[in-house]
Amino acid sequence: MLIVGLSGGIATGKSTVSGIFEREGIPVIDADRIAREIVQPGEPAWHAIRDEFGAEYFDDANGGVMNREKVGKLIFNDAEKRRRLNAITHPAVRKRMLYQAFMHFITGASVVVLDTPLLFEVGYDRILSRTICVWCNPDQELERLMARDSMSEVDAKSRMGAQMSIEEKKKRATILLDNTGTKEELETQVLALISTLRSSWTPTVIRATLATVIVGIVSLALWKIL
Ligand SMILES: Nc1ncnc2c1ncn2[C@@H]1O[C@H](COP(=O)(O)OP(=O)(O)OP(=O)(O)O)[C@@H](O)[C@H]1O
Repeated sequence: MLIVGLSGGIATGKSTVSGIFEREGIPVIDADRIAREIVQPGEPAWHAIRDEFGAEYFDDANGGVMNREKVGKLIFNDAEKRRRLNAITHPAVRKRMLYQAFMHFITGASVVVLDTPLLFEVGYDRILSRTICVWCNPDQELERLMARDSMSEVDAKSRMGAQMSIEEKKKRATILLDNTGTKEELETQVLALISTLRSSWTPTVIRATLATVIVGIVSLALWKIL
């Protein structure tokens, strides 16, 4: 199974791209979605964060939902608390990503997309042979981020400044998707990429099927002879 990493800058179009992959029947493992799932009330990470930081970071009147904004503020300027939170959440996210990848493998997926904003920061690009960086110009990134999240220019610039530079991500990626044009232009690139990924895997699937058939025939013949 081919696992293709998908990353980019904040609001450069990762979700737009992963939506096209999903619509075309290619499973997407969404690290952001998983990061929200593992802190749902009752999950092991939810208990661990509650024990570590206290009940005041949870809305008990609302089923104990974690107050992400409050936790975000707590760790923003405190590297040690951020490290402790990451030590709880990162292994839980990795475990669920691996589980989802395994399930896609046993259900016969040939290509799976791993959508994670921290692909390069965490170093997944060292273990994945194909990595996508979806990029646009910084002024477009700022404009799209402000429009989508109704965010002030100052806040949007501060979020953009906290990430690895898009130039560095472009250098490390093996596939670039240019999102400086329209969404339709982006879609054309993604569809072309999907057909390349599928065709590059078709020969492998055929070889694997042939090998299985040959092994089956040889085993049957040996069984009859012996
Ligand atoms: N080519 C485009 N032209 C105009 N708007 C776009 C284009 N591509 C994406 N957008 C819009 O920009 C915003 C950000 O896109 P998207 O949510 O896909 O980015 P993202 O990289 O997943 O964001 P995040 O980093 O926050 O997860 C969305 O509102 C989306 O509709």
